[in-house]
Amino acid sequence: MAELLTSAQMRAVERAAIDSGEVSGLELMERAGQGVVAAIFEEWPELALSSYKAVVLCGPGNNGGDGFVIARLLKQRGWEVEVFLYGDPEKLPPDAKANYERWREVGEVAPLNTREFRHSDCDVVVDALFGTGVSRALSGEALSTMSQLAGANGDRYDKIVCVDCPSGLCLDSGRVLAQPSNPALADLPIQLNQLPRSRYPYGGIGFAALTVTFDSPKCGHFLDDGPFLCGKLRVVDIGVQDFRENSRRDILDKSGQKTGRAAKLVRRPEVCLVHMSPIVKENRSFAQPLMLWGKDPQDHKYTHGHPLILSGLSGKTGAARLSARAALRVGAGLVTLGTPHEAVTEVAAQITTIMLTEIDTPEILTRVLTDKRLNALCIGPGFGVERAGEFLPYALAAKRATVLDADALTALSESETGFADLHANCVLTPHAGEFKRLFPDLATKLAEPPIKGPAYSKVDATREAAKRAGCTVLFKGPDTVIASPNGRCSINAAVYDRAAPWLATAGSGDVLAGLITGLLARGLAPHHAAETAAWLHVEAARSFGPGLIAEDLPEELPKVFRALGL
Ligand SMILES: NC(=O)C1=CN([C@@H]2O[C@H](COP(=O)(O)OP(=O)(O)OC[C@H]3O[C@@H](n4cnc5c(N)ncnc54)[C@H](OP(=O)(O)O)[C@@H]3O)[C@@H](O)[C@H]2O)[C@@H](O)CC1
Ligand SMILES: Nc1ncnc2c1ncn2[C@@H]1O[C@H](COP(=O)(O)OP(=O)(O)O)[C@@H](O)[C@H]1O
Ligand SMILES: [K+]
Repeated sequence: MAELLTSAQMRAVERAAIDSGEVSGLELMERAGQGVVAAIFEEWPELALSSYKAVVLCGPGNNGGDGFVIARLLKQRGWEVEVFLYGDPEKLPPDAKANYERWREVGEVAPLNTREFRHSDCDVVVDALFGTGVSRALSGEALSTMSQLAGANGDRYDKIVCVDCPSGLCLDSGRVLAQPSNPALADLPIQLNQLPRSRYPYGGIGFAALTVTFDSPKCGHFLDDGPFLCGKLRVVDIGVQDFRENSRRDILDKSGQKTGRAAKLVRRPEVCLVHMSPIVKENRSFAQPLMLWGKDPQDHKYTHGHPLILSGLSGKTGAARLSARAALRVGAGLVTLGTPHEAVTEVAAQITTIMLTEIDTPEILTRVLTDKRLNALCIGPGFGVERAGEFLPYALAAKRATVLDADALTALSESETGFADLHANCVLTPHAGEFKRLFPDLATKLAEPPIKGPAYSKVDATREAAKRAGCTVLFKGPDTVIASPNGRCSINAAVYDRAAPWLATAGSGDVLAGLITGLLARGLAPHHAAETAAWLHVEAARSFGPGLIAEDLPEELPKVFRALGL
C-alpha cells in the first residue's frame, strides 16, 4: 500500500532532507524540474522528436521555482519558452529566486497577465503557480488565468501539465480553495471547481492532462475533485525517501527528545492508499497467500467462518441475497440468510448453496446467535428502517463482528441510544447520504466552501466519525475512505487507471457489505476486512467492465483471485 502524505508531512520530509546537509533545497528543486520534464516526454514521446513551444506559469513560491527549472530545461532542448510570473520577483523564496535568475540569463519573464497569456499559442502549458503552499483561494490574475485555462481546456490547451497539482487545489482534501462571494468570479469563464463532470462520465480528464508530483502522492490527488482535475498522476522520485523513513524512525526511537513541528507532523497517523492487493503483497512468497487466503486441505467449512446475513421482508430480499452471495464468494465457509417467515418462499426459491433460517423477531435473532459458529453478522440491506430499529439493539448485544449498512445506518441515526451500543468489531458503511444522517455536523463541515487550506477533507471527516462511533467507518464513493478509532486510515481510490464508474449501480453497496461480512467471518480484523473488501469490489468491477450489474460482482471474484495467483 502506498503511503499518502499531507502537504505538511511533505514539507517536513523536505526539511529533514535539507537539515541533514546531504541535499540542498536547490538540488531538490532541480530534481523536481527534471522529473517534470522527463514525465512530459514519457507521456508524449513525440514531443522529444522536435522543438515545440511551452508557456510556463510561475507563482510566488517554490512551485514557481520548479517552473523556472522546467523552462530552462525545455529551452536547453531547443524549445521556445514563454514565462509568466505571478508575483514580485524580489519576494521569491531563495531557491526559486536563484532559478528565476538562472532563467533570466536565457529568457524573459513577463508579469502574469491573462490577456497576454490568452494570445500566446503553445503546445504545452506548465502550471507552476501554486503547489502544496496554497493557503487561500486564488485571486487576481492567478484566478483569471486558471479560469481561462479551465474554460478553454480541451479546445486550445490539450496538454496542461501541473507541477504538484492544479493550482488552487488543496492537496490535503482534493478540494479547490474558493471564495464563494468573490464578485470577480462573475466575469470569468469558469472556475476549476465548476467544471462539469458530466462531460467526463468515465473518470476522464477534467482539467490537466498530466500532474507530476514529488516523492509520494498526496491525499488530495485521490480525494474529491483531485483525480478529476489532475487528469493523470505521475510521482517522480527526488531522492528523499530515506529521510521520510528515517525521520519517522528517529521520532519513534527518540520520542520525547526530538521535538518540534516536523517531528509532530511526520508522526501523525498516516493515510495509506489501498492500491495493490492487500491480500497478496508485492514480494509475496507462495506460502503467504495460502496462509492469508487459500484454504488448507485440512480445513473444514467452519474454519472459514459462518456469517449470518439478515434479510428484509418479501419484495425486499434481493439486497440481502446479494450480500450473502458476496460473503460466500469471498470465501466464508457457509452463509445463512436470516429470513422473516413471510419471505421464506421468496428467498428459498432463489438460493441454492446459501442456507436459510427463519428469523421473525429480535428475540429469535438472539436465540439463533447462541450458536457461536455464527461469527459475523450483516444487518441493513433491504431490511426496512423500522425493523432495523427493532433488531439493532439485539444484533449489537450479540457482540459479533457486525456490518451495519443501508437501513441499519438510518435506524442507527434515529436511535435514542446513538452510538452507545456499537463496539469495536462493527463496521459502518455509509454512502454520503447516510453519512450525513449519522454525522450531520461532520457532513456540514465537509460541505462548507473550502476557503482556507488545508481544507477539511473526507479523511478528516471519516477519522472523526470512526472515533465518535468507536468502530471502523467506510465512507463510500469513488474515493472510499476507511478509518478506525485508532486513527488508522486508508483510501480505496477507484480513480485514474483504476476508475470503475460502473460500480454506481443499484445493489453494488449490498455486495460490498457482504464482502466485508464474509471477510470478518474469515477472521480479518474490521479495518483490514473493510480495506480488502473495498479493494476486491473495485477489482471485480474493473474485471467485468461496463454493463456490470450488482449480481455480476460476486461472480467475477474467482477471476480476480485467479489473477492474483491464488
Ligand atoms: N516539498 C518538497 O520536497 C519539494 C517541493 N518543491 C516544490 O515546492 C512547492 C511548495 O512550495 P511553497 O511551499 O513555496 O508553496 P507554493 O505552492 O509555491 O506557494 C506558496 C506561496 O504562495 C503564496 N500563496 C498561497 N496561496 C496564495 C493565494 N491564494 N494567492 C496568492 N498567494 C498565495 C504563499 O504566500 P502566503 O500564504 O505566505 O501569503 C507563498 O508565497 C511544491 O508544491 C513543489 O512544487 C520542489 O521544488 C522540491 C521538493
Ligand atoms: N463513480 C464510482 N466509482 C467507483 N465506485 C463507485 C462510484 N459510485 C459509487 N461507487 C461505489 O458503489 C457502491 C454503491 O453503494 P451504495 O451507494 O450503497 O449503493 P446501493 O445502495 O445501490 O447498493 C459503493 O461501494 C461506492 O463506493
Ligand atoms: K501547480
